[in-house]
Formats: sequence, structure tokens, C-alpha cells
Amino acid sequence: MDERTDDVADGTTTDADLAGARPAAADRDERDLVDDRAGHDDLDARIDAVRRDVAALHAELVRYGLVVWTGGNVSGRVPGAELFVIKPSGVSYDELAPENMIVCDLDGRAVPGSPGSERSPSSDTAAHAYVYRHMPEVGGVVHTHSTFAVAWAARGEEIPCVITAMADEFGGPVPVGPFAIIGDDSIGRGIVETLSGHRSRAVLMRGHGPFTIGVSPRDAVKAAVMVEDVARSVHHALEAGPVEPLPVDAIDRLYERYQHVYGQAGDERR
Ligand SMILES: O=C(CO)[C@@H](O)[C@@H](O)COP(=O)(O)O
Repeated sequence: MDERTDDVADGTTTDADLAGARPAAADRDERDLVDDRAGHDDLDARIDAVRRDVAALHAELVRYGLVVWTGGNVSGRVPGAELFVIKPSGVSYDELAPENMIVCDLDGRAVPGSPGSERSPSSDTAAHAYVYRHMPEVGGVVHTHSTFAVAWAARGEEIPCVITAMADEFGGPVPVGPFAIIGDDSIGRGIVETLSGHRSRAVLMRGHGPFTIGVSPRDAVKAAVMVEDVARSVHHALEAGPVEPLPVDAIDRLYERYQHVYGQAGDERR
């Protein structure tokens, strides 16, 4: 191990120092992973804050019944740095903690020697990284296998906007993205191609399940909770018979109200 990695072992080097390190692998981009204006000390604090936030938000997926076993994942962009934090792959939700979250660059590579990097990052890391590279406004990404949203994804059907809760949260139908197999950029590309310029913060990846985005990890988790809620409601409505989409002007008015009036002035989506 080089001196820098040795320092990590005894705690004298932090994420920030490593995140500022020139990429170790020769084939890495020469881009700077750190916003120089911010400085390293502040960066370490920002990374720690995202670690805490992302670790805590995984408990919300369990709380709302959106995942089973080790399925699903949450990530959060580190403000002012070309980095994001994501959970380790296949680790029990009971074990997840800030110190075992994994800091990755925007190519989805774990920062060498950073706390948690001894484990493999989520198997969806490439998808999350693709979204962060191509949607700079996105601060958080979530994936779940929540039952009703997965059922709509299995059928390859968008969820029609037939209730005001959908107009509020998604500004229209929840769209379906392409069938894509994990292992390269195809899931991430499907998310970006479907959601770029779209009001919805949720996409039903065909044959797989929901991915959601947000201005923050918490915003993306909220979208994951709400897409499962509306998927369930609309499914049950359809069981009783046909449904009618809301009028477009009503959807527009409800969406605008929800973005700019609902909640408090300091809310993050304002
Ligand atoms: O859906 C997939 C992959 O796309 C699951 O493996 C995913 O929910 C959980 O994987 P990770 O534990 O994050 O590696």
C-alpha cells in the first residue's frame, strides 16, 4: 500500500485528501474531483454529511416497505465535488452506517483507500453514476423493488395520471423506461433518456422496477415512497373498472401549486 493508503489505515488521511488525489489508475480522467474553491477541509465535512444522510435514508426504504433483504439502494451527490456516496452491495440494511457507505467518483469508481472502499459498491453504481454525470441538477438517486411499482414495470405500462396525488408529485403519468440489464451504462442511460425534460422524478424500468431522482437523496427517497403509493392506488382503482386521466390543465395547476405553494418556504424543492 502506498503511504497515502497507509495513512488511511491509521486514520490520518481522510476522504477529502484521497478525493483530491490524482486518479491512481493511469486510465482515469485527469479531471479534478474536487472543487478547489471549496477546499479539502470543508470537503471532508461535506462527504461526512452525505455519508450520514445516505446511511439514514436507507432505513426509510425499510420503514415504508419498499425493499426486502438487501434489495434497493440510495445514493447522494457530494456538493461541490465530482463524487457521490452509495451503499455497499448486498449488505444487510441492519449493518448500514455512515462509515461503511462508499464514496465514488462520477465514473462509479470507489475512491481508493476511503472508509468503506474495502467493500464493493452497489451493483447499481454505474447507473447512479451515469445519472450524476448527465443530470447535474440531480442530488440523489434511489432504486427499489417496491411491489406495485415493479408490477407496473413488469407489464411495461406507465401509471396514468388519474389522481391528484400523481399530478402533485409527478406532474403527469409515471413513465416506463427501456428493459436494460445491469452491468454497464444501459440502465443509467435509460433513466436519463426517459426523465430528462420530464416532470416525473420516477421511472419504471421495464421488467425491473422503479428508479427515482431528486434534488437531494431525501427528495429521491420521497419520490420512491410516493411512486409506490400511487402505483398501489391506481392498481386497485383499475381492479374495479376503467379510470379517466385528469384534465391536463388541472394536472398543470396541481403540479405548479405543489412545487411552489405546498409545504414551507424553506423546503428544498422550492
Ligand atoms: O436490482 C438490483 C440490481 O439492479 C439489485 O441487485 C439491487 O436492488 C440491490 O443491489 P445492491 O445491494 O445495491 O448491489
